[in-house]
Amino acid sequence: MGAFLMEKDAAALITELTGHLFSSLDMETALHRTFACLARYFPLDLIHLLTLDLTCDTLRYLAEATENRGILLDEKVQVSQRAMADIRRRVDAPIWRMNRSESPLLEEVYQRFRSHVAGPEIRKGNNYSVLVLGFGMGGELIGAFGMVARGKNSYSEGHEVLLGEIRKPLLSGLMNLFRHRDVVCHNERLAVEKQQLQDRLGYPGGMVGHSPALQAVQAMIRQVASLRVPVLLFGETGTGKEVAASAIHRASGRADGPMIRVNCGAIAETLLDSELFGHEKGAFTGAVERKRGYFEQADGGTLFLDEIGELPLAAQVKLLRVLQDLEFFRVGGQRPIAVDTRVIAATHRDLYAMVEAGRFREDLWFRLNVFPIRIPPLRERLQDMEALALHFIRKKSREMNFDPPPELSAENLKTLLRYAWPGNIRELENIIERALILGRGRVLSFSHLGGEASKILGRPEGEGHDNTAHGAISGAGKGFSTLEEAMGRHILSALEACGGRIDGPKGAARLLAIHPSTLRSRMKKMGIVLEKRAEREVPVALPYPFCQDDGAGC
Ligand SMILES: Nc1ncnc2c1ncn2[C@@H]1O[C@H](COP(=O)(O)OP(=O)(O)OP(=O)(O)O)[C@@H](O)[C@H]1O
Repeated sequence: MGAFLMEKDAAALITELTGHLFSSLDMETALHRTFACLARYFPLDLIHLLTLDLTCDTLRYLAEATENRGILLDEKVQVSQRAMADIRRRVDAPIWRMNRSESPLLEEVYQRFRSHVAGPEIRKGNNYSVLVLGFGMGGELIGAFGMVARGKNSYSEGHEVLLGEIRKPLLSGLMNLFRHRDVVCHNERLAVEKQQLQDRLGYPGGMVGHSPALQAVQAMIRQVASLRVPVLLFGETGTGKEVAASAIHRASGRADGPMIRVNCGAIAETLLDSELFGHEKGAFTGAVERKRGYFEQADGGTLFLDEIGELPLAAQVKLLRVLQDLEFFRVGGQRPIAVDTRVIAATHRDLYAMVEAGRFREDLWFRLNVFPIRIPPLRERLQDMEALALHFIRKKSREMNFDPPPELSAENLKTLLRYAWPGNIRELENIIERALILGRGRVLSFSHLGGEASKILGRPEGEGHDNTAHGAISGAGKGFSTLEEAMGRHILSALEACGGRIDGPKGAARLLAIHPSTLRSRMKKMGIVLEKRAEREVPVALPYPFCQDDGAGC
């Protein structure tokens, strides 16, 4: 290439190149246009852009382009220390022209380069020439722009000089693309952090879902949030009563105050008074110090009394008094304590039936029932299924470091929609976590639910959703399962819903209304075992054919 031609070429190319490089902020689009421009001056099959992290021997392939298209890769690749040392040595000579086969470094870099547009031959074939422009900052090489062409010695000294001529405008265009990409990545990171914070704080934007049933709940929450009246949340286990209580607290003027959660079923009866109302020093043996009870701890905030139906009758009397007088005595105390505590109670039981059976005080029920909110079961708000499933897939994948999270396929969603969800949203959360573990965060399979779901809901695939639990048992005909099989499935669902817990107020035995030892012996008989995975028990190993293993495990 003669000197005159080169000068003319360089001037024309610079004008053209800057137009193309700055024509789009999308790296892939700008690179594709740049390819078209460079291809008129250089032999060219591929251009690519990569950055280097010399501290951890990593290359990041950012983007590539051929004559057909440009593509954003953003793939991290580890290379050998030897290759990195070689790269380091080249800081002073930023343009390299060579045949790929002549350099073990290039061999390694291109072998690891999974080109998406140029095809696999770029990885294997060594009959290629490359012309690379390295760029640095503060004496460190931080990246490289590479041109690749088929055949040996495709690039001449003239090409090398021409690349040197356009170096400055090329680099300023590339830096522009880098900066834009940085801003985009930064925004993405912020969005993820925001989501994580929201998850940790408990959905400040509201509860996940947009079904009419959930919207009605949210409307009631907004109506009552700012008032001090007690709220009674009722609904099946796992429907989100605690989530609703947090939403009320956050939407109230007490959001900056504490929210104290008490599981009324988990406190020993003898300790209830002291736990709720506190005690004075010396009030009883072991009361070595004065202690503030939950009512006091929640002063200026909210006291969430979960499982209120489990509160013994004696404690119910005292609770009623606090709700009426807004003051109480510590155990062993002489003076009344006044607090500004808002009470939200929750139950999965039919409290009125308990009143009729004499197990819950009617006067307390009236007091709590001033503003009841029913949290609907999941099967009554199937419109929320997709949003909830995606929410849990993202949340659990983050917790388990599955990046990117697997997709929720249309088939997955169909299976989830056909299941009856006795354990509601908690069960959905557990089942998604389990599917992620079994699929190692790559694929999701709910096939074991599929077998169950179609039988439980008793309708062929493709028919509309039956939104009642009772409708669930109606259909049958062919493939009717035995009572033993149905029991096995039911036990499994209960265990799933309770995260593998058997005992206690949140255990499967309580859910199924049987003694824990009876549940254990049934499980043993049916071959259902619990395995410890990711710090929790997961029910596995079903004895029946309904456990269809699709390769992802059962
Ligand atoms: N609308 C929602 N959006 C996101 N997650 C939810 C929602 N509702 C419930 N969850 C999740 O489902 C699980 C069960 O919710 P929660 O503990 O509030 O249910 P509950 O009705 O209080 O259950 P229980 O009666 O057993 O105490 C929790 O992990 C919660 O975060």
